[in-house]
Amino acid sequence: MTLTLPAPAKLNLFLHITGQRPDGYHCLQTLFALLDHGDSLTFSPSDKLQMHCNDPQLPCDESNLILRAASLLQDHTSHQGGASITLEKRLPMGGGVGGGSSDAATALLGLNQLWGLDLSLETLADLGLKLGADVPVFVLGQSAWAEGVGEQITPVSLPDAHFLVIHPGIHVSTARIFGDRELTRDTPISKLPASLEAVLTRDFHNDCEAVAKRHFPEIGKTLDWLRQHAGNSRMTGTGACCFARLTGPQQGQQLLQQLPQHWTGFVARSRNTSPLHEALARFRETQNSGESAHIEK
Ligand SMILES: C[C@](O)(CO)[C@H](O)COP(=O)(O)OP(=O)(O)OC[C@H]1O[C@@H](n2ccc(N)nc2=O)[C@H](O)[C@@H]1O
Ligand SMILES: Nc1ncnc2c1ncn2[C@@H]1O[C@H](COP(=O)(O)OP(=O)(O)OP(=O)(O)O)[C@@H](O)[C@H]1O
Repeated sequence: MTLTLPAPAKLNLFLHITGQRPDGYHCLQTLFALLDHGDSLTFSPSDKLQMHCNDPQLPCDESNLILRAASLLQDHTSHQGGASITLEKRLPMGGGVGGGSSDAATALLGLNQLWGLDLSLETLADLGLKLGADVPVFVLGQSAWAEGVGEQITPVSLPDAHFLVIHPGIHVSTARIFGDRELTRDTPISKLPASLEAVLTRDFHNDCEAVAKRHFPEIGKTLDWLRQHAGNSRMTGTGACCFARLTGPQQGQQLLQQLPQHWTGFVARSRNTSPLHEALARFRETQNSGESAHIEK
């Protein structure tokens, strides 16, 4: 039996740094939009725990967040069985779209299903937080407003929107941006914005943008290009990806054709409910009705 599940990308529609804790972690406010574009993971039973990936740049050893998620689950439950996991990598790494965190969340939910563990989403989110600040939002599976160091999550309902996301071919280390002395850490606490239009105005911004642009001038060029071609632009997470809201998917496809060399991009739609949760719900429905749409025996 095999189970294939998506690992969607996220955008930080804005990212305010409001302080820093004594342990060095940053207090932030951010609005996460989950997208309908991402990686996918295929799970099948195996005696051993092992993974494969279509991207030779990504190590498939115990440093991979997928295998770290699997080990955490085994330790938490004393589950003895293994699994064979195949990752179809589409999201740029170190891109600020949360690819590694989303892969880890999909591994937690997929193995919970494959191994029949029946752990709650809250338990899986707590386990996920040990792997990274962005993992819980992917586990909980809803676009959300997040505070604290990213772990205080309130689901939100965002209007349907399309975005062009551009990766300028740079790998940004999150720790390097958060560790920069010039990072602005005193943005006043905001209330949840009233509308998506309000989020994309000057009142909301990404505090990491100025530092990331200084380290990587190509990010500034990407923001300028998007501003010229789509009218607004912002960086997601600690970069390197930048995005703009589109009038519709056709505008995005036209802009993708004009992208400068060495840049890649994708067009995606925001989703209030994660495609991961939708796929799992469909899988469970087919299981209950005895069909095998997502299970290949
Ligand atoms: C920038 C965001 O992507 C916004 O969603 C996240 O806050 C980062 O989430 P992430 O990639 O899962 O990051 P983690 O793997 O937890 O942390 C990487 C490093 O970023 C720094 N870090 C991260 C989150 C946070 N609130 N404050 C921090 O200072 C820490 O130095 C940490 O060692
Ligand atoms: N399955 C995985 N996919 C991607 N990166 C992984 C994975 N496992 C471990 N990593 C490591 O994590 C690093 C950051 O990956 P990721 O693509 O999640 O960055 P990001 O998009 O900037 O994340 P965020 O937005 O959460 O800061 C990679 O450079 C890689 O070394």
